[in-house]
Amino acid sequence: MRGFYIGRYQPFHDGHQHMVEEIAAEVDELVLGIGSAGDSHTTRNPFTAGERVMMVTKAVENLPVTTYVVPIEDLDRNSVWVSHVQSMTPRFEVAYSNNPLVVRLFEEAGVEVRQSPMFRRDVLEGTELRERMIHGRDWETLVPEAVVSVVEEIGGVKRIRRIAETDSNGAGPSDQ
Ligand SMILES: Nc1ncnc2c1ncn2[C@@H]1O[C@H](COP(=O)(O)OP(=O)(O)OP(=O)(O)O)[C@@H](O)[C@H]1O
Ligand SMILES: NC(=O)c1ccc[n+]([C@@H]2O[C@H](COP(=O)(O)O)[C@@H](O)[C@H]2O)c1
Repeated sequence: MRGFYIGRYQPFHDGHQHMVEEIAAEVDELVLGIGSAGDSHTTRNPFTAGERVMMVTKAVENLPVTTYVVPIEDLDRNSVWVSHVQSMTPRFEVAYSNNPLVVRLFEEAGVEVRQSPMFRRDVLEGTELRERMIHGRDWETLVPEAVVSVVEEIGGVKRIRRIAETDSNGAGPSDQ
């Protein structure tokens, strides 16, 4: 059986890693969708699809299942989103998500969905991690080591801070 798990992964953190490890115990192969693939350089989506492909690929490289990492751009039409996802990915039988819209769309399309409890959600949340990067608080211990290396390689913290500064100077929203 092949499973599918999508997220924006801005950045990929230990909550995602925990989910992926649980999913790997239930499936033979795993497809990881990089959501909102066209978005980058904004407060909510600072990293490009390619940068997130690097984070995720390196973070899961020791998993005992074959993993495919596939960027997926957003569509204006929720009603055809599942078909769009299926057109971009290896065939899968079960989708994993805690996002209510994603759950609804897959269920309506007749795809089995599995949800699991959030893991240490007080700190393991993308929004919280991006805030920590901006304000110079510890974030490195909350993501896989591979993600720390990628963020360093791409100058990710500097980028996030610049975007935040631009926003706070009133130079226009960078998250549209
Ligand atoms: N700590 C966590 N434990 C388990 N699942 C999580 C955790 N954080 C996020 N997820 C789930 O992983 C998927 C992808 O999440 P996403 O990339 O939006 O991360 P996020 O941490 O919620 O980020 P953001 O705060 O940027 O929206 C979603 O189904 C989400 O519910
Ligand atoms: N119409 C659409 O394009 C559509 C619908 C549902 C989810 N998505 C995407 O799926 C991903 C879901 O991931 P999160 O659970 O991290 O929000 C996001 O990138 C979201 O934009 C897109």
